[in-house]
Amino acid sequence: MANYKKIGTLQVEEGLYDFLHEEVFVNIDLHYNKFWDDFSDLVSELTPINDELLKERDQLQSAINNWHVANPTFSQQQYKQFLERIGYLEEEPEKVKVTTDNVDDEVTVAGPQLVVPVNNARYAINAANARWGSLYDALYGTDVISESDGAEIRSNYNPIRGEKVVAFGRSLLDQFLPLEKGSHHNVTDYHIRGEALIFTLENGGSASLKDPSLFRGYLGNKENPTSILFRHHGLHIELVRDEKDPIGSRDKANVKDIILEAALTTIIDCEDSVAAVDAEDKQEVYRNWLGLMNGHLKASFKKNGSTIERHLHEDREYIGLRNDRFILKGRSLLFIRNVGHLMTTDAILDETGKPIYEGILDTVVTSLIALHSMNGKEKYANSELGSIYIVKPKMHGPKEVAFSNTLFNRIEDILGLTRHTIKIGVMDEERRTSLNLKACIKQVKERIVFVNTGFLDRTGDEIHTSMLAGPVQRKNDMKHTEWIKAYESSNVYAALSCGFPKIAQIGKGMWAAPDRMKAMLEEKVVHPLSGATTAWVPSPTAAILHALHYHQVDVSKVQEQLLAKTELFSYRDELLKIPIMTEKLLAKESIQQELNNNVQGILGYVVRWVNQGIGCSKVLDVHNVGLMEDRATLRISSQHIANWLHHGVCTKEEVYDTFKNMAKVVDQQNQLDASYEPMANNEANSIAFQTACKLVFEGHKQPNGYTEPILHEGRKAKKEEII
Ligand SMILES: CC(=O)SCCNC(=O)CCNC(=O)[C@H](O)C(C)(C)COP(=O)(O)OP(=O)(O)OC[C@H]1O[C@@H](n2cnc3c(N)ncnc32)[C@H](O)[C@@H]1OP(=O)(O)O
Ligand SMILES: O=CC(=O)O
Ligand SMILES: [Mg+2]
Repeated sequence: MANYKKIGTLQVEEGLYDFLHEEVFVNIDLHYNKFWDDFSDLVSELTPINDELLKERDQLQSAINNWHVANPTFSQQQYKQFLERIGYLEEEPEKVKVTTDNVDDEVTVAGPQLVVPVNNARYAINAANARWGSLYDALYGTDVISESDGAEIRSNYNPIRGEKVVAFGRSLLDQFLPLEKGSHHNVTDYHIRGEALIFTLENGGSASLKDPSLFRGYLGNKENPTSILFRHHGLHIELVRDEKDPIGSRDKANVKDIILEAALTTIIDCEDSVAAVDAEDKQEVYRNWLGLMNGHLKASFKKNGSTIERHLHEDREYIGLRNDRFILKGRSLLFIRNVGHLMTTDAILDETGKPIYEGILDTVVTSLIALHSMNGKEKYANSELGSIYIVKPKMHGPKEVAFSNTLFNRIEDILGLTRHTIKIGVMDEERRTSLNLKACIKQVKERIVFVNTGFLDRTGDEIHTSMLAGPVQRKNDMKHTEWIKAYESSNVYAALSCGFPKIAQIGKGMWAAPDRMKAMLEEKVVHPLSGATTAWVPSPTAAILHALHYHQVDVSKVQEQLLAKTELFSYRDELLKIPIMTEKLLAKESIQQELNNNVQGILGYVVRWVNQGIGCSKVLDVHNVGLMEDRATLRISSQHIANWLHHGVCTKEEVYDTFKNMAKVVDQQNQLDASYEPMANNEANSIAFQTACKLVFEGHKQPNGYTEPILHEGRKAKKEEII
């Protein structure tokens, strides 16, 4: 049982209260008595509005369910008219122009966006530091470089693989930083003459850059620079030279690495990659965010036999072309993703003794903590321009976005911040938001800094919303359906038509296969090609490799072309095409294969969530490919089976048997984890197993198909069992 401190009309869990008073209300210009009074008022005022918004979600969903039952013969036109009638489809505003100011450069330059669970300090610091990363390491350690012809990854350095890496790197330099004659493959030395960089070539000749303005600075001396800095498409590339280094000494120009500016922005996640179910967990979440904001976060861990102390990287200093010194930020610009409007938390109880909305708590506390990066007393400032960046997920339609805007306004008043200091990233990941996107943007046009296609949640919502329309397509076929193509395009078009270029990011979704980097390099270029200025990656290595796409594609040019041909037309009709299975009957084996795949993912993810409190995992699929699983991918898998069950594509017994069979597989996959508790043969007592089943068997009843309520219940029960 949690213990609470009464303060005003609120009751605050003691640990959280002490954390706020001892660690947060220090070094900031805010009196806590007034803060608590204001916070109590905020909760009283906004709770009923939040309640109403959730009620409206449920009402719309039941109206849609009833309509499908009453209209078994589907007419697209009637469906659309019905959605307009119930207010699900709102009138599209004519003209919306975003006017957000004090937006940091990292937001306006096109580049990768990394996401990391906030409660993993080791990863979170790594993510903040992933602004810069080694291209050679990213190539050497991944499948981008093939292991053929003696180039396999070994326990010690493989020089054949190393040569392939260097050759790959030099070919990239030829693409991004071409010489007026010759190739980077033949460069043996570098000198600086005046403001120009001169490349010595193998044949004894010399060359300069085709576009000399790309050369920006150096380190060392002009005759023998140890670092050479370029900027291309707004992103930096640094050649690092060292004749004594094992790699540098082998290289004909003593280049030991190519460092790329990679994760310009990082989303520190309190939401779908995190399992935080009570005040104790929320404290950990907020403490790490505090450490990132005041710059003091540290992590100590053992790796390859040695102890590593990880902390935030310093800024980087270079010599400019006129011998001036300049600094580049050493860390990514951090956004914080709060939870959505759905869940409540008993970390704080309101005047009636009820848990308050977690989304409200997150916005209040994460903004409060961000003051530590703005007080001028710490070594690092997250935003050079004094902005706070919050990502708000899972909002359904303009009214919910307007509610977030009200919440942000109220918090700015409580914290004494200028209006619109708190920026918002709007996840376009619920169907009602995609369909009314311009109206959503309008609600936050003075503070919006991104829209992002969270296609994973969006797929879950697609399935849940049309649960009664019929059996949906197989999960992997969903990627090729009409609605999803329309969704990806309409998101870019809506943002462009609202004036996003040079003000706000147009973002694309996660690459959810962290080990398939070759495939990512081949495929994820579609994001900048579509006019998006950023896209999510799961790891620093992926950020480095995805950065290459922003060198390949000049996104600002793509956006200009798209804008020139707009007539920005409406995609609503395509967006409303429900992804119903086209086959009349699927073969038994195909159904079983689909169930195996989904159930394996569900169990593999849920068992760590419930038993270990891990909110994001790499889980093997049926083809043994490690996939990033989080709550959004869980929403898809659980809703998918719930849908097939509802329409009799499979039976409850078949699904339950699949759960039992897959439990054995997942146990096997985790056998090296000493803290793992097997599920097979213990199904009835395994809270994890029961939670996973419940997500499916009670899936159609879950609010918008969300997994949070059942996951939280399971994790809380497990925590009690452990105590
Ligand atoms: C739909 C959505 O909402 S998507 C958003 C939510 N998803 C995410 O946030 C994904 C974040 N990514 C992750 O959590 C992880 O990459 C996983 C779980 C997918 C894979 O994790 P692992 O199996 O541990 O990765 P792997 O063993 O390949 O690599 C581990 C190394 O990479 C680093 N790493 C991996 N992911 C990240 C990350 N997101 N940020 C920073 N560092 C990371 C780790 O710090 C570790 O390096 P270290 O040993 O020097 O500390
Ligand atoms: O949050 C991202 C998503 O795809 O969902
Ligand atoms: Mg999401």
